[in-house]
Amino acid sequence: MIPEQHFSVIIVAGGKGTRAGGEVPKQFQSIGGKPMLMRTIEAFHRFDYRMRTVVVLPAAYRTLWEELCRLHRFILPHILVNGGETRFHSVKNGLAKIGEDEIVAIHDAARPFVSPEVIGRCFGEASDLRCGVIPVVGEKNSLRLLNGETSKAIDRSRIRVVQTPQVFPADLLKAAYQTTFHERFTDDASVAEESGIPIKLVEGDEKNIKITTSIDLAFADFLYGNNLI
Ligand SMILES: Nc1ccn([C@@H]2O[C@H](COP(=O)(O)OP(=O)(O)OP(=O)(O)O)[C@@H](O)[C@H]2O)c(=O)n1
Ligand SMILES: C[C@](O)(CO)[C@H](O)COP(=O)(O)O
Repeated sequence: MIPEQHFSVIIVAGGKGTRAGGEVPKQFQSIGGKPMLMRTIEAFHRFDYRMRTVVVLPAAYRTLWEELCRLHRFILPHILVNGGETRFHSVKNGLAKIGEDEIVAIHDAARPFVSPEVIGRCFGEASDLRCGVIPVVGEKNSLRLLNGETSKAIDRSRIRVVQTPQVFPADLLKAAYQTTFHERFTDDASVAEESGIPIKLVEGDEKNIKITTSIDLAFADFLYGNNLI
């Protein structure tokens, strides 16, 4: 699918990476010799080089990012925006750079292995339907629902694990993000559906992992080092 000029992505890289640890937040740490955030930006550029890219960064790490870009001769165009207190606030800051008539994807910098196929499926559906489109995968583990001291097995065939990119007509998402922050807003679909925006699920990808812990970082580096991704 060849997207129109008004397709944009906001890559949220404004987090602290507390669970991953390390000297700098995980999005600046290397996977296969290159900072994770560069790999994530490249994934969208590979899908379509005309994609307008907004990158949300912690204000305190702008200089580091600029140094890394020089060091790695990274020249893919992107607009920098300062991050906020939570992912919700970072997305909201990014949306300020997006026009009402665009179709916008929100993507975690922490998901560098997103494929062109997954990106294409999300944009493809969102441009036709006035709704949000999000990629999901099934759950491989058995699941239990806690109830005080007890727990009960639940039917995993009815569960879907949510990934990014999450794609929306920008006018709808910008309006949804005018709401007050709540902790239940763990992704963009949860914000959007609060405003009554329907959410369509499309097939995600097992490889589109979110790098959250130091184990995930080591695993990602191993996958690159062994040509497994
Ligand atoms: N204030 C924040 C918090 C998170 N994010 C981004 O949202 C994505 C998903 O968040 P997560 O993986 O939880 O990252 P962190 O918040 O950095 O991790 P932690 O909770 O371990 O500190 C990441 O790309 C992260 O950089 C962001 O842009 N702004
Ligand atoms: C947006 C997300 O990646 C979808 O799975 C996820 O909700 C982010 O959660 P986190 O708690 O910020 O890691």
